[in-house]
Amino acid sequence: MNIKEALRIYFIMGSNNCGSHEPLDVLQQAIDGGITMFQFREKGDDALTGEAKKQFARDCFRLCKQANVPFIVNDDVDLAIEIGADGVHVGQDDLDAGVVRQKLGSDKIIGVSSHTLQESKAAIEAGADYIGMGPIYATTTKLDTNPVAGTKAIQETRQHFAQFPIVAIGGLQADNFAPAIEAGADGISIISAIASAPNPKEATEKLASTMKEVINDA
Ligand SMILES: Cc1ncsc1CCOP(=O)(O)O
Ligand SMILES: C=C1C=NC(C(F)(F)F)=NC1=N
Ligand SMILES: [Mg+2]
Repeated sequence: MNIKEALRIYFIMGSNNCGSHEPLDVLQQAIDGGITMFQFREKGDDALTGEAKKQFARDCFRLCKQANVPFIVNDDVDLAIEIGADGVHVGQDDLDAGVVRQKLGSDKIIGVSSHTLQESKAAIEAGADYIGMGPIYATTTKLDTNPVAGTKAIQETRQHFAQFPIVAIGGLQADNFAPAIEAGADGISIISAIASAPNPKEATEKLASTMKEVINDA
C-alpha cells in the first residue's frame, strides 16, 4: 500500500470524540465520505477500557476492513497484535518504534509522533513508516499537546527527508490545512473536524475535495 496516499485524509477517533453521535455511525460516515486511513485512539476522559475497548476496536476494524481502509491502533501494541490491526501509532513517551517493529514485524505500519527534526531523525532511523507532526494549530481535543508548532517543524523535516511520509495534525479544518501541505506534509489527520461535525460524511467529503485542490496547486 502507498503510505503517502493513505495519509491524505487520516481520521483519528475514540468513543469520547463523537459528542452525541454514535461512534460506529461516525466512522461509517467518515469511511463513506472518503477517509484514507483510520486510527483507533481510545484514551482520555471516560474512554472505554478492557473488554469494552477491545470489542469497540473490533467493531471499528470490521467497518474499515469492509472498505479497505487501513486500521491503526494508537499506543496499545498488544491490542493491535491481538486483533491483527494494520499498524500502530506511538508517541514520544510510548514504546520505541524499534521495539514496536520487533513486536509487529515488517509488514505492519508504524507511525511515530514527532515535534522536531531531531525526533523525526530518530523515528526514521528506528524504522517508522510515517511521522505525525504538530499541533499545527491550537486544539482542545488532546489536552496535553506540545505547544502549537505551526508548520516550521514539517518544513525542516521535509528539507532533510525529501520523500519520507509526513502527516500534519492539530486543529485542522478544511479552511486551514493548506499551509501544512504547502510546508511538505503528505496528508492531514483529523479528529474533531469529522467526529464532532453535524454531518461527518459531508465534513469528510469537504476535506477530501479541498485536499484534491490543494495537492494540485502544491
Ligand atoms: C492527537 C493529537 N496530537 C496532536 S494534536 C491532537 C488532537 C487533534 O485533534 P483535532 O483534529 O480535533 O484538533
Ligand atoms: C498524537 C498523535 C500525533 N500524530 C498522529 C498521526 F496523525 F497519526 F500521525 N497520531 C497521534 N495520535
Ligand atoms: Mg501515545
